[in-house]
Amino acid sequence: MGEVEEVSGTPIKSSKALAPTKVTLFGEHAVVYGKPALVLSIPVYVEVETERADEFSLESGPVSLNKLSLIIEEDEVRLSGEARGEVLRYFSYILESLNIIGIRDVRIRISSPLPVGAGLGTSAAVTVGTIAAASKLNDMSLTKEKIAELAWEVEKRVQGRASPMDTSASALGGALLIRRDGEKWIREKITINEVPLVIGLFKKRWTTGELVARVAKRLTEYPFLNEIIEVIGDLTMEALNALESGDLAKVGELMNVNHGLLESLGVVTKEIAEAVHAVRMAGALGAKVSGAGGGGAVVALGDNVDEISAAFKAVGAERVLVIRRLSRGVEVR
Ligand SMILES: Nc1ncnc2c1ncn2[C@@H]1O[C@H](COP(=O)(O)OP(=O)(O)OP(=O)(O)O)[C@@H](O)[C@H]1O
Ligand SMILES: C[C@@](O)(CCO)CC(=O)[O-]
Ligand SMILES: [Mg+2]
Repeated sequence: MGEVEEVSGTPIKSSKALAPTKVTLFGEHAVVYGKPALVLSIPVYVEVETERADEFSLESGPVSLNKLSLIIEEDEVRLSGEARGEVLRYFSYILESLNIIGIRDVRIRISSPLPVGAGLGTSAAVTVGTIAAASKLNDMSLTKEKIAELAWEVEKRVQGRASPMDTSASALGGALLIRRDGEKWIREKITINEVPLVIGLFKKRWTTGELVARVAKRLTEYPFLNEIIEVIGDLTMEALNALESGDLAKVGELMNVNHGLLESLGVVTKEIAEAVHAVRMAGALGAKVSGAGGGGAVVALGDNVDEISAAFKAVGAERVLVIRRLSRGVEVR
């Protein structure tokens, strides 16, 4: 009789995930209250590398993450160190989520082409990328849906309340309609023709958590403003029809209306308002803030890329991105 051989593969030493960011065409903030939103996953990737290690460590180019230490007490994971508060909060919850799936000591290295906080779902991309890379390192094959779900839990805990929009876009890719049907969230992949987009980046002055709280406060103070939330949902569905039938002029017009409503919710800064008007004057079919606001990204719809880019730069955009295609969601190597 032959020996029973135990066959085990060589453990993986390191893994890498490329997690895309997103641009919100319609419906941010209202989506937190279950209304429909339209989000595009864009091929601007946060790269997360994980490596087996004896202890936890985290490096990220643009942020100072010195002298971090990981504290695990009765399954509660905390990080202490010198990094900016919110970065620590994200990673404490990311680590808690990794701890639940049995991952502890890991070296994490992040490189991002975007500023920390950009209105383009950098928080979701960092979270999705870290969970995807670390799970691969531990030879776990999580589905993209599971990665999206774990990452959404992290966003909810950091922001106080959060929709699954950004984490779904980063994990699943493509163009998504996100909406709630009763208690159930629906993530519907939609097929759209090419939409010519130009994005201007400005400094994001508040975190998404602060902006979501600001909107919640306004809605409590003035409950009739809930109608704005309803209207954003309605215009998102109208915009979906326009997108599917290729009526870009109508899409642009609805982007402008959506921007006005976000302004009335108190999330648009003077710098962003000026940028939106500048690109409209330069011939964009429509323009609005993308993401939580408080600075961040302005998305403009239009083929006249040179004029729109010049208008963004003239009003002080730190960067201009031209988007021609969508991403296919998180990739692990
Ligand atoms: N390069 C990075 N390294 C480490 N953490 C990052 C990096 N980029 C983003 N983050 C995390 O994301 C947080 C910023 O998230 P925030 O939600 O405010 O911006 P955003 O996701 O780009 O915008 P929005 O939510 O409006 O789309 C940071 O505080 C940090 O925790
Ligand atoms: C403002 C918001 O709608 C989008 C942030 O990108 C928050 C969320 O959906 O969790
Ligand atoms: Mg975010």
